[in-house]
Amino acid sequence: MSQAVGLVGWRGMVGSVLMQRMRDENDFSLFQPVFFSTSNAGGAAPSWADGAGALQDAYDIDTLKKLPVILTAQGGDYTNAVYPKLRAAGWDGVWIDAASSLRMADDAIIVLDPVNRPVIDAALKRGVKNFIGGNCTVSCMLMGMAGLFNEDLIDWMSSMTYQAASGGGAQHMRELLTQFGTLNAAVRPLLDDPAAAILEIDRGVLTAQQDADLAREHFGVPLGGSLIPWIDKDLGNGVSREEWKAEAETNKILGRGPAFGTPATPIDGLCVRIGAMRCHSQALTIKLKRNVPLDEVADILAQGSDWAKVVPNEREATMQQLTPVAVTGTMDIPVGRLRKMSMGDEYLSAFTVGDQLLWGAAEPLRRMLRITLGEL
Ligand SMILES: NC(=O)C1=CN([C@@H]2O[C@H](COP(=O)(O)OP(=O)(O)OC[C@H]3O[C@@H](n4cnc5c(N)ncnc54)[C@H](OP(=O)(O)O)[C@@H]3O)[C@@H](O)[C@H]2O)C=CC1
Ligand SMILES: N[C@@H](CC(=O)OP(=O)(O)O)C(=O)O
Repeated sequence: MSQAVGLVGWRGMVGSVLMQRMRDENDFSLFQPVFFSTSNAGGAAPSWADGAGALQDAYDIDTLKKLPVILTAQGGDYTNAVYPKLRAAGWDGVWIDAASSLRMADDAIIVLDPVNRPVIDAALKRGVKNFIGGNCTVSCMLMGMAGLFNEDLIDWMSSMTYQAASGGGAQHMRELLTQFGTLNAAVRPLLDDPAAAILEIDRGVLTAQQDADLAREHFGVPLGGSLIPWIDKDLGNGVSREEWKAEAETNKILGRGPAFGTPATPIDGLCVRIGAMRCHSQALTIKLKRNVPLDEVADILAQGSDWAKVVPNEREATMQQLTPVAVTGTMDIPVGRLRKMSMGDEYLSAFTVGDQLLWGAAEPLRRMLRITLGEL
């Protein structure tokens, strides 16, 4: 009889992508799923899960306690409410989580096994039980840049992000599309008239964007036809929490920094929300530790992970392969715009794109579950 695994948050946006990947990879043949719900205990398990019992109450500590492994994509509020009670009740199982709540805890590992498998294996050996998925921007960046980090070639890095609406959640994606629809409708007759003046169309769009009735409950401001150069909380020192994660999480994932007795790699930049659907993109400025020829950089990146794909730094290849539309729904992490910058031979530019619901959220958790079950 295979091990039981509790699944919480399986019907949310991250959870749905996770369930699909697990079905695609036949992961459900490896364990007995027990599905939980915060809203519908006693309801039916998903129709595709043959033989799974009724939904269990995701707040019932006694039921959760019986499971050797729990995987949750329910969110940080759920983790904060349930996880401490579960441990306080003596639960000694493995907790695999998409939320950021426990990421920086001393007894938690941030999982991205194609990049930090040795860190994960060492943690499992010493009995660590908490394995948390990384921030989507950080995970997607590392999946692309793993080669240069592995070769210890990065002196410092600046990352300027272009983050999709999905990072905020399903409601944010809907709001973005609603905004686009409203803007289009506002100028539709003018768009249909080839003789209409473009500045009149532009004025019409701005009027609709500035209209207090434009849907903005989730983003707070218009995103359609605009951008928002702030993501997550204000840390009060000019840095957004999303920006802070870049250096903090990257170094923790790689097992670097004072906590590991090594210097941390400085990483900083600005995080910007744009009107893409579910792929995060980032423009990177990298100060290399030495002058590495560009063809060597490309080889190192291509070998860094099975999913990193180097895109030639040419117009057509870039336009076809290095965009959110090209990458959405795929496991590929293309890396392109590789060139030396005018500041000197040790300064490298790069641009990378990743599906923030796949490598940015679901995939590292799915793989950690397999590692826990001894199947990866
Ligand atoms: N969005 C992202 O890009 C990323 C998110 N994460 C983490 O994952 C967590 C979950 O995020 P996300 O998946 O976007 O959250 P969702 O809001 O899509 O889902 C969270 C929960 O909401 C409940 N829910 C209520 N109404 C619905 C509905 N109509 N459809 C589906 N679920 C519903 C479900 O719980 P129930 O079945 O119990 O009612 C579900 O598990 C985040 O809080 C974050 O911590 C991590 C990385 C990236
Ligand atoms: N903050 C990310 C999404 C996310 O959920 O991040 P985290 O898992 O670090 O809270 C974004 O908005 O794009």
